[in-house]
Amino acid sequence: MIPPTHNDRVIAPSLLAADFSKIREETSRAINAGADWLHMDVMDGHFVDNISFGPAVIQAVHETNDIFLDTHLMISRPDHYLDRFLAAGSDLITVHVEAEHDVAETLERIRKAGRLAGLALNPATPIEDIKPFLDQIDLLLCMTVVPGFGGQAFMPEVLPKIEAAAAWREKAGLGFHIEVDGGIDAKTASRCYDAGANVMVAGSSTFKAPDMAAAIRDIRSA
Ligand SMILES: O=C(CO)[C@H](O)[C@H](O)COP(=O)(O)O
Ligand SMILES: [Fe+2]
Repeated sequence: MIPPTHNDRVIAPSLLAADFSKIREETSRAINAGADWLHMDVMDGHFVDNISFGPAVIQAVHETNDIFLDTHLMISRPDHYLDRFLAAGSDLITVHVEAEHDVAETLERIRKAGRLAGLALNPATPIEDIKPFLDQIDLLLCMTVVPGFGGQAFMPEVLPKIEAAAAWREKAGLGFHIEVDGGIDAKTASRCYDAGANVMVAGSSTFKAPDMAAAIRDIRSA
């Protein structure tokens, strides 16, 4: 498979919105519906006020199919747990700039392991905070909700940060993806594409849709 560039649209359903009593079937449902990546939300109950799942679930999904695993670590010490998420089979690991770690060092470790490195920022975090790391990332994740829970409303005030990041990317001749996560459906995706994002994480609007394939198609063509 040719890896996507930042000019390609990528749809990443979030497993957080799936039925956890049948993860294998839910993963297959997403793949058959046209998902490009599967977004894996890891929450530690400390960095965010919710607990989801850890490396064992990622490994189980990795061992049962080939889909690209986009792991979003909403945890306070990503450096401490990094090796376990690499061993579990994540293809891309995104860490938060607000977490307690040496950001440059964590990003370097992800790339050294031969995986893609992502850096996330919360809606309240100024975009300037990620500027020192731009040449070390394969993906920038602009959170479009306060992280912790699926099913929240999209925050349009994040759009100018996406525009700023896309402008910096252009000026520096870099190629990182810009991903958005939280409240994404066909309507909000359209605004994010216009701002310069290309990777759409969508939980509720895909897994909970009556027709998942149609939902993914609509987000792709928004
Ligand atoms: O990182 C996340 C929450 O912290 C999830 O990826 C996000 O909320 C997706 O869910 P939805 O599409 O339902 O908003
Ligand atoms: Fe996420």
